[in-house]
Amino acid sequence: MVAVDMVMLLSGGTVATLLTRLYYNSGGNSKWMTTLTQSGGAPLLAIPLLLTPPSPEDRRLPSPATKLAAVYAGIGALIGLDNLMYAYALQYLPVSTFSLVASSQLAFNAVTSRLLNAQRFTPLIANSVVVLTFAATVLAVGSSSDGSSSGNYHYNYAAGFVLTVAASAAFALILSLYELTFERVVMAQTPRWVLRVQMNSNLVASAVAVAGMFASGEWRTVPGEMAAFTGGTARYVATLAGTAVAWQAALVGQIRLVARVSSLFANATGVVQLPLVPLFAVVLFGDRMTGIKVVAMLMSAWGFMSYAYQHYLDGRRAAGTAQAQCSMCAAQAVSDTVSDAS
Ligand SMILES: Nc1nc2[nH]cnc2c(=O)[nH]1
Repeated sequence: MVAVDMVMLLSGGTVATLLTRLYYNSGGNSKWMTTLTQSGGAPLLAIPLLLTPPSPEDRRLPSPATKLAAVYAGIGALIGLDNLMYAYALQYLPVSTFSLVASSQLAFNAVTSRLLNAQRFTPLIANSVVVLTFAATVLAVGSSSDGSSSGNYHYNYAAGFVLTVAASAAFALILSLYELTFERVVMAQTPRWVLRVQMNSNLVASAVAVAGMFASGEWRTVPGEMAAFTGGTARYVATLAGTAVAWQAALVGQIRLVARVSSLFANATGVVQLPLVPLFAVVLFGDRMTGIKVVAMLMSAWGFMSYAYQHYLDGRRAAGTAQAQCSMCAAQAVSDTVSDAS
């Protein structure tokens, strides 16, 4: 199941980022629209929620409704802010530089999961954080001159850098807060609770995006943008709808990984996506393939396998402990039966 979540996160996130780039490349320019696509697919989560049979843990309300509502509102507002910064960052920086700076979210997550989630650091996990960060760095340094995403766009490096760092810190905090929510507020990690928490927090984030679109007056530019979009209105709608669906698929995978494993693991999987995006851009947008990109991908696979191996070791240790406890219980039960009978 963890493998399924990882595939959803990597494929959904890659498709969403490529579609966002297609939106900007085809004449799209609305930052609030890009912000909205990151959370706007949330109502679709009602479908898997209705189709997933409830377990006993799903029927109880683990905390007062007001506390749950406050958690959704807090995390949702933070997601809305992160999505806006992410939207600006994706437009202000070339993909390669963006990848470099965005990989810092794993380092931020190392801090937030230590402070908020009591994450244990082993040599394999430390190796994974360092290698994954380097993989994105290599990619960024190596492909900064390949013109991957330039077009005729004027980058805004200073603002792009600050916004990417801020978004990376915010995203690390969001994942750690999700983990804390499952442990302390919801006190369950069932598929339905994961969907509920994701849907409600993303609905709040969508409200932030819609409010921003109206407050900024950007909504007035949408009809013109739609008419001028390369390929016309139908392609405009399909691009944005596809982006919204892909983001939610990625987030289902990512938040399930937070619930099942940890926020740091979910973030490490997400960071593997950074070198994947340029690879697909080679096929889809005709970007150049370079040796550096291959090295970055191999490093990213290595960093990730290091983390996955630690996860495997932890799983084996947990199974061993459970088995030892079972044998002790069984021995105790036999001895109780014998002493009762005598
Ligand atoms: N900052 C940030 N925001 C996101 N929203 C969805 N994925 C991400 C991510 O990896 N980083």
